[in-house]
Amino acid sequence: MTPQARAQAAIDIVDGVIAAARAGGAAADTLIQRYFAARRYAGAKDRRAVRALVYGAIRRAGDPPASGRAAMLGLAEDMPELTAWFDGSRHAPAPIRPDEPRAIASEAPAWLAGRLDGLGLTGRAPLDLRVNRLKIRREALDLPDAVPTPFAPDGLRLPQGAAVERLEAYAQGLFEVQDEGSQLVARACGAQPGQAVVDLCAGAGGKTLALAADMADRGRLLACDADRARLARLAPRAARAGVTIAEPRLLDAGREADALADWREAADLVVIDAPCSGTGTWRRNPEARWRLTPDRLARLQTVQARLLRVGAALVRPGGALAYITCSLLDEEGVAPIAAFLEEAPHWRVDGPALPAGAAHGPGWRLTPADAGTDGFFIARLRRSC
Ligand SMILES: C[S@@+](CC[C@H](N)C(=O)[O-])C[C@H]1O[C@@H](n2cnc3c(N)ncnc32)[C@H](O)[C@@H]1O
Repeated sequence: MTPQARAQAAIDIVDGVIAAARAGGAAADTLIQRYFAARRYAGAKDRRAVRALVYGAIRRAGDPPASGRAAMLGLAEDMPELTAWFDGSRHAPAPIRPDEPRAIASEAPAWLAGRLDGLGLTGRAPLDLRVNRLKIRREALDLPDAVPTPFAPDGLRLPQGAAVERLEAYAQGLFEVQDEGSQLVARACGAQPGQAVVDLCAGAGGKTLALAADMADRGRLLACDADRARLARLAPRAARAGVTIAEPRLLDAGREADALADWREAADLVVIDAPCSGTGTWRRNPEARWRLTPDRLARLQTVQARLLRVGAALVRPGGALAYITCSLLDEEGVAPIAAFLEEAPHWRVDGPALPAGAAHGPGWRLTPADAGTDGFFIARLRRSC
């Protein structure tokens, strides 16, 4: 493909990404794959170049641009060589007209203007692994180009794009792909060997497996989620990691307490890695900024408040609750915890202090800017005896 044809391809794909963001359709990665599946003539270099243009344009715009062309013209302000490719030649974008709309550069959508600036959410995220302490020590795992992460004791950082899931060490369960921030918040929950622990929003088990390693695979670890497909991915991951204590349980959203009646006041620790806007992961998933709306945020807050109540009812007297979100919006972190504490006099804030980031309201916050990790908020609460 010529550079001009690559620019036109990126325009077409970004048009699709904008439409999908509006309609709740497929993710940009999927759209890129589909585009090239129908164009087998494109080589690996073309795919890489088009992908870089698509993500460059998405990363630059906090709001969905008017069109793929406006997105690419916006990107051309940072990449002047792009302008020359709008030359109207065969497969090229049409020449640029004066007064054409260009996407405006911004870190966040206009309705969140100023709220998330300067937190480092538009950079590129590193590729981090968590070495599986149940099987090997970090020092003993020899992976090409890996360096220890600065804060998480089991973390390794690799060059972006390394195909780690093809390594034999992955098949042997010696590591999991997990952002350093996710490793740090999982550790800050304070799970101990032999405890009874509930991971209320386990998803595919990223933090469940980290909790199991902290528990030395001893005790009980109930892994719940309301999404059947996600939760189904836990069992093969646990088997690979040598985790035997994780017990999956599917919940019915809105009726979580019914399915958890046997765990009422029985857990030493409940972890709520709550569904959230994911603003802290925008580096990995920049198009998520185009999908978040005030309505969606309000719906998430309702679920977060309910899950806090559901989770708290499972904690034994003297036990702990860890509330985590990968959002940097206070209405998803500080606010639900403050509201919960106001209604629940028998609970108090109980740390944690992490080796990176900073105290934030009743909890702790990691941001890409201050910790180099994804953005997270964590609060740990303790129930009185
Ligand atoms: C932030 S993700 C969890 C990520 C996971 N803990 C990890 O470390 O990979 C939030 C999860 O909450 C789940 N969820 C949403 N509503 C729920 C509900 N009512 N009860 C339990 N889980 C729910 C979602 O399916 C999603 O997997």
